Amino acid sequence: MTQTTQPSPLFLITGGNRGLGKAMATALAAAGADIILTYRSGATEAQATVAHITALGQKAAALCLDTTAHQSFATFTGALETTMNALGHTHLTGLVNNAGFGVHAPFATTTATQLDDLFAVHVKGPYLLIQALLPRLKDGGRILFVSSGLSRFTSPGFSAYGTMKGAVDTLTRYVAAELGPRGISVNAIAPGAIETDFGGGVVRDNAAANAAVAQSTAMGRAGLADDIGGAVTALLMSPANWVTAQRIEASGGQNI
Ligand SMILES: NC(=O)c1ccc[n+]([C@@H]2O[C@H](COP(=O)([O-])OP(=O)(O)OC[C@H]3O[C@@H](n4cnc5c(N)ncnc54)[C@H](O)[C@@H]3O)[C@@H](O)[C@H]2O)c1
Ligand SMILES: O=C(O)[C@H](O)[C@@H](O)[C@H](O)[C@H](O)CO
Repeated sequence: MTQTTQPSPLFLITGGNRGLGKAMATALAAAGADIILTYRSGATEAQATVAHITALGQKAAALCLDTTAHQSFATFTGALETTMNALGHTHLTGLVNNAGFGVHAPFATTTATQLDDLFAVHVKGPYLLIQALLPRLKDGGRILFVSSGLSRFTSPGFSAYGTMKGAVDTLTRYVAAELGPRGISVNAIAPGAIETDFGGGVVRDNAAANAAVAQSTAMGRAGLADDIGGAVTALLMSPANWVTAQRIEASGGQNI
């Protein structure tokens, strides 16, 4: 009897050089996926992640991309196609829209520029990037947005950021509705407060903020990047794609 080996799935993860994106990339690779990650300026971190994934026995590459620079998406998709072919792939199995940053400022003093910048990275960039990648995404594939606990509960100072993540939840349902006929499932993972560089490391490096999160979380601690890597792997490596249009919270039970 001849044995046929299934080709590895291929995922594109934006902002995969550090933090949650890096944890998702390494967890997916450990579960048998090939990875193309994007970075904006962290080329050295990105190459270290690529080397780590290669050592796990999977194929990986890193490409530079500012996910807010939509004028560059046509050039990016050309470079992506060349990279996919070099890794032995013709299509992406999935895309994870992870790149992003937060703004912590009172509602009364949040500026128009801060609103524009948050909209660009959390909503407009992913919206147009998915459009650009539609021909390269395989039927039956996956799209994952990254939402936040802050689209369910409020925390003063996050009015602009939390509102953008609320828009991400809505966009998730619309993209799911329109790509469903191609068998593509579209969901949003919503992490609670996680110890990464996010916000200058506010959850990781600020003992008072960290203790406040732990106290308000069922699991009794702040989240770690690997908690999200595991949740994303469970979702994206499952053979079933019937879960779609969902906001799936991975917060350890924060503010429940
Ligand atoms: N850390 C948390 O507590 C937390 C909680 C919920 C959701 N999130 C979300 O998770 C995602 C990842 O955050 P993180 O905690 O890993 O933060 P991080 O700051 O460690 O990493 C963010 C990544 O996004 C990239 N990025 C930011 N702006 C970009 C742009 N314009 N173009 C390309 N890349 C860009 C950065 O280069 C970096 O690689 C974000 O969408 C964030 O909103 C984080
Ligand atoms: O949920 C998010 O998207 C944010 O990263 C928050 O987790 C904040 O970092 C935290 O609330 C600060 O205390």
